[in-house]
Amino acid sequence: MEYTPTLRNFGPAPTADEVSALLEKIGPQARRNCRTEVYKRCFGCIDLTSLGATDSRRSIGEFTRKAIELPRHFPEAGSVASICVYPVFVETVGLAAGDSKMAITSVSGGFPSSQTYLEVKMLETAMAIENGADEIDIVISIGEMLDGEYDLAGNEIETLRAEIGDDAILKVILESGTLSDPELIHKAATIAMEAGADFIKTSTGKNGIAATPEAAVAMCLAIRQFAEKTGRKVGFKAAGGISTAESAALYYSIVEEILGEEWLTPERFRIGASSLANNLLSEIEGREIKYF
Ligand SMILES: O=C[C@H](O)COP(=O)(O)O
Repeated sequence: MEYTPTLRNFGPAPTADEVSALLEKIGPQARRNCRTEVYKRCFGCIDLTSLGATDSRRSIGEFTRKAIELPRHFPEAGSVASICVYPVFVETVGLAAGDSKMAITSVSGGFPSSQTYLEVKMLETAMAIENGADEIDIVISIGEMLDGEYDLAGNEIETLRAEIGDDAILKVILESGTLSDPELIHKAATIAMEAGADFIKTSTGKNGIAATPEAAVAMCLAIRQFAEKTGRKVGFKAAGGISTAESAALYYSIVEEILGEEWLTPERFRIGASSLANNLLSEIEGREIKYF
C-alpha cells in the first residue's frame, strides 16, 4: 500500500511545564471524583485484561465466565466494557461468553514489542477478527518512532487499518513511557489518529514505565486538536499499571477536563487493566471484594 507522508500539524505539542500546570489544575477535581458514582462509570469503561504467559483455555474460560456474571453478583457495578486477551484466546472467550454481548478485545500485531513482519501482524489481526474479536489493540513501531521514521510507523498502522476495515475497533498503543517526551507522545498520537486509529492507548503494561498522567494529558490534548480540525472523535485508553480506584478517577478526570463529558463513555474512554476491577468493586460495594 502506498503511504502519503502527510504528518499534518493539528496543533502544537504541549511542553512538560504546560503538562504539569494542567495536572495541577486537574488535581482538586480528581480528588473530588474519588466517589462511588465515578468509580461505577470507570468500572463500565474497563477492558478487563488477562495477558499472562500462564493464560490457558481453562483459565481464560473461567475468567470470561466470571466477567459475564459480574452484573448478577454486583448489580451496582454492572458490566465491564470488554475482555482483553491474546489472540489465541479470542475463540475461548467467545465460546465462554455464549449469547452475552460481552465485547472481545484482542491484542495483536506482535504485541507487546511490535517486532515482527508486517505480514505476520496482518495475518494475526485477520485471524483474531475471524475468531470473533470486536476490538484490536496494536502497538506503534516504537523503535521507528524513536528514530524519527514517522512515515514507516504511520504506514504500518494505515495498512492494518485497511486490513481491518470496519470489522473491528482499532486501538493503537503508543507505549508512552518509552517515548517519554510529551512532544514525541503528541506526535505519535497524531500519526496514529491520522492513520485511522479509533482509540489511542498509553501502554502495553509490559515495557517498563506504563501509563502516566503526563502522557494522558499530552494524548488527550492531541485528541482534542484532532477532533477540532477533522471532526473525528478518537477515544482514549489508559492502560498499564493502573490498579487503584484513585488512579482510575485521575485518568477519568484528565479526560473530563480536556475532552469533556461526551468522552466519558465506553465508546470513547477505556481503562485497560488486569488488577483494577477488585479495587473498584470494593469501593462501589463498600467492603473488600476479591472476585478475580
Ligand atoms: O492492555 C492492557 C495492559 O496490558 C494492562 O496492564 P496491567 O496488567 O498493568 O493492568
